[in-house]
Amino acid sequence: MPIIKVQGLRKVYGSKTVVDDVSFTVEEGEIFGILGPNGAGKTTAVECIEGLRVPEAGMIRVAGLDPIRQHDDVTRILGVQLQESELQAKLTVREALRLYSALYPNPIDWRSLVDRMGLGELLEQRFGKLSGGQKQRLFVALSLVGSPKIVVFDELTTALDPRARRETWKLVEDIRNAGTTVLLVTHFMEEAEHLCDRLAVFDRGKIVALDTPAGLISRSESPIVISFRPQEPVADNELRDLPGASLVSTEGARVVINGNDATVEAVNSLIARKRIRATELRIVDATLDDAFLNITGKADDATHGGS
Ligand SMILES: Nc1ncnc2c1ncn2[C@@H]1O[C@H](COP(=O)(O)OP(=O)(O)OP(=O)(O)O)[C@@H](O)[C@H]1O
Repeated sequence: MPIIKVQGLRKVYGSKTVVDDVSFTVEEGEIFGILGPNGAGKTTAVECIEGLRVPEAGMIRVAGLDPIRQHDDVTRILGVQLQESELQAKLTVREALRLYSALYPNPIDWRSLVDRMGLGELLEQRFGKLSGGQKQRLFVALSLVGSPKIVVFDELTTALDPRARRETWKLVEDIRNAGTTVLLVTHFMEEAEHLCDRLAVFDRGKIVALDTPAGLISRSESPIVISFRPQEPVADNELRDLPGASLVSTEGARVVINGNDATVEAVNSLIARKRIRATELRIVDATLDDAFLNITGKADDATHGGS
């Protein structure tokens, strides 16, 4: 049985439907990602799962519980790190951990989280003096104090530098390896690709794709990125007309084409036929970034009456 089940979820603000007939399930022990552009409805959907918003339609179950009618029970098994969390600046790390422990009926010993989250040196440090990465480590620890079955991280690493982001990824993996299910809302493709077992791609309130990161990339019509540096300019239309070419761009003097196997063949024959002197020819697999543009681009086309 899935640990989270969402069926036909709809949330409306005023006249705007911000979550529109969304359905998905999360299995126990998964890192499940919710990915999408700004305003796509990711946070709203997650807040419905947490029981913080009342949906207009749909059914949600968290470990079999209804987040609205059984809100207190859901709170006991769900650890939440909110998107914009703040604590009083004068509170120390130790005080924050003690305070949060007191809020739960069966907290784990917060001292066990101190080493796990690398907070040992920071116990007497005041919240206001912590760096962005240190604050996030504390928020992760606070979300785990109640010994949750599921944790929800919303934009956990947005404010972090690349090193702190990677350290936080390691924490998320450790949390899952310890048996906790993770629901992760993120903007970062690399983060989603690295961490998530499965991903739901949100766009304008709807799920436009749901798969493993590798599945999303391979389902894309352009799973290959071809790039080269021509010694003389190549006409744009010659590149755009290549079979399977979906995105063509020039980055400085480098031509970049997203396409498929047929595109690779066509690029090779174009170079030979036109005697283009091309250096630094590279053929690499597309990333989730490319797949995302492809998927959400298609949703744009559909909305605007394209193919
Ligand atoms: N309380 C509210 N009242 C009215 N509109 C809201 C409210 N909360 C969110 N919205 C609107 O609902 C839409 C979806 O917002 P939501 O925060 O769920 O998106 P998101 O995908 O999480 O975006 P982001 O990545 O920017 O956090 C946005 O247009 C937002 O302005």
